Amino acid sequence: MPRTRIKICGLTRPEDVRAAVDAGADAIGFVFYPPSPRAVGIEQAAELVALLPPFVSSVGLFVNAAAADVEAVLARVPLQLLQFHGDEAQAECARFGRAWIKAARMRPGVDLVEFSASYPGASGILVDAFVDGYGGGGKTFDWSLIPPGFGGRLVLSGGLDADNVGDAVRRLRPWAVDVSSGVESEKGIKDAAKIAAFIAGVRHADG
Ligand SMILES: O=C(O)c1ccccc1NCC(=O)[C@H](O)[C@H](O)COP(=O)(O)O
Repeated sequence: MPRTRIKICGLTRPEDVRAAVDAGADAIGFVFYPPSPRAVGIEQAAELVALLPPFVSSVGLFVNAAAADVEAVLARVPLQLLQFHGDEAQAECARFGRAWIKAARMRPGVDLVEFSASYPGASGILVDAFVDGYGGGGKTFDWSLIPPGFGGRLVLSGGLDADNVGDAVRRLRPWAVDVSSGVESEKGIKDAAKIAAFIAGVRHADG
């Protein structure tokens, strides 16, 4: 059983990047969605990504962004993975020639198998709670909406924290987990102790 990968999302400060890397995060997410309180600018993101050591992935998060805006980020920020968190179709996600994951905003009636089949080029499907503002809401969703034996590379997200992530990993055995609010002291400001506790919870559940 491979260990559960861990993405910490919505980082805005060098000290938070260092804390997440030191705690053992596998991926660091940067939000390029201006309405988010966690949004970063291009130069800011370039400086933060430059802090990442080998084998810690940089993830850029977009919500219904114009292709030119994504290209402008890619021209300056070395992103290893793109995360599309809006209503983007497969072709809009695949056009940049980078690995990408697609977010599914979960609520009753969402057929995850059907959703996943419409994104055949995705490296993974990130399942998140359906919240206003697309994401980063700090809310869990009904995990039973995830079909048993879902074959895609599942990234579990939405309201995770050190208290519930162990149960989530043991119950769903996702490829990865993703967290933002659950490791913050305030939106966009991460808490090193909460990051460490979250990662410890994942490690304990992995056994
Ligand atoms: O983080 C944001 O502010 C955000 C804004 C708009 C779209 C997506 C956003 N975040 C995407 C993520 O991958 C978050 O980590 C995910 O939604 C989980 O957030 P949380 O429930 O706060 O852990």
